[in-house]
Amino acid sequence: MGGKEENTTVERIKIMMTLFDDTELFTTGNSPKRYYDLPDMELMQYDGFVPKAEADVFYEKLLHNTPWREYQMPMYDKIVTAPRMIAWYGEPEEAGEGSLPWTPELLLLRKKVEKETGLSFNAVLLNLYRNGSDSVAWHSDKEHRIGSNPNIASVTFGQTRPFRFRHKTDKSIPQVEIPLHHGTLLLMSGTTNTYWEHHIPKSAKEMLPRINLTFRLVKSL
Ligand SMILES: O=C(O)CCC(=O)C(=O)O
Ligand SMILES: [Fe+2]
Repeated sequence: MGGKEENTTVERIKIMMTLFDDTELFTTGNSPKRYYDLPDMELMQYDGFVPKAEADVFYEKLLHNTPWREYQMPMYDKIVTAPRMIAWYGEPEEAGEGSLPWTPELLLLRKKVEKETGLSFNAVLLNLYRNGSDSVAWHSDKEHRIGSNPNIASVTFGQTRPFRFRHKTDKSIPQVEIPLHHGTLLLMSGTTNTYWEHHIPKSAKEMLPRINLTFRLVKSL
């Protein structure tokens, strides 16, 4: 490739980046925090919420020290094994008898999330996507114990995967795709989970493990 062409490519990338910044269709502001301005949605994304060096440590510890388990879920008229592994932490009175006790790392992360969001959480669901074949189907987080309009704070470590949203009733609203990176915080609040579903698609590309934590406030039954 000649120098001129290379320059052209660099220029094109620069222009694309500028365009991308200027035409952030759904977001406002230049800080690492983005607030999406979409109907029935309150969504805040904070890339680099956990700085890389710290995120690397969380990733390694969570990947290797979590008692990951498979679980069965209903799919149409069958019971199938979910295409990912999970772990559920919280106090048994609130999160149920089967919940695991908080670990120092998870408490540290919970504190950090609570400080950033000004919200309280008492349980966390960990998901492990082992490779591109793991996924989560379209759903909203409407576990009855959370109540309607739950605040859910999601933190991601490892492989970046696209997180998609679609409006449940107004199909004229385009789907939204947000890449969730190593260390990104995504806060879903207001009516987000009442009106929108979310989903992590499978990918044919080779992918490293991804860990996602969703901090939740559950109430005892
Ligand atoms: O992996 C994610 O980013 C989301 C997981 C999720 O939607 C859930 O656990 O309810
Ligand atoms: Fe979810």
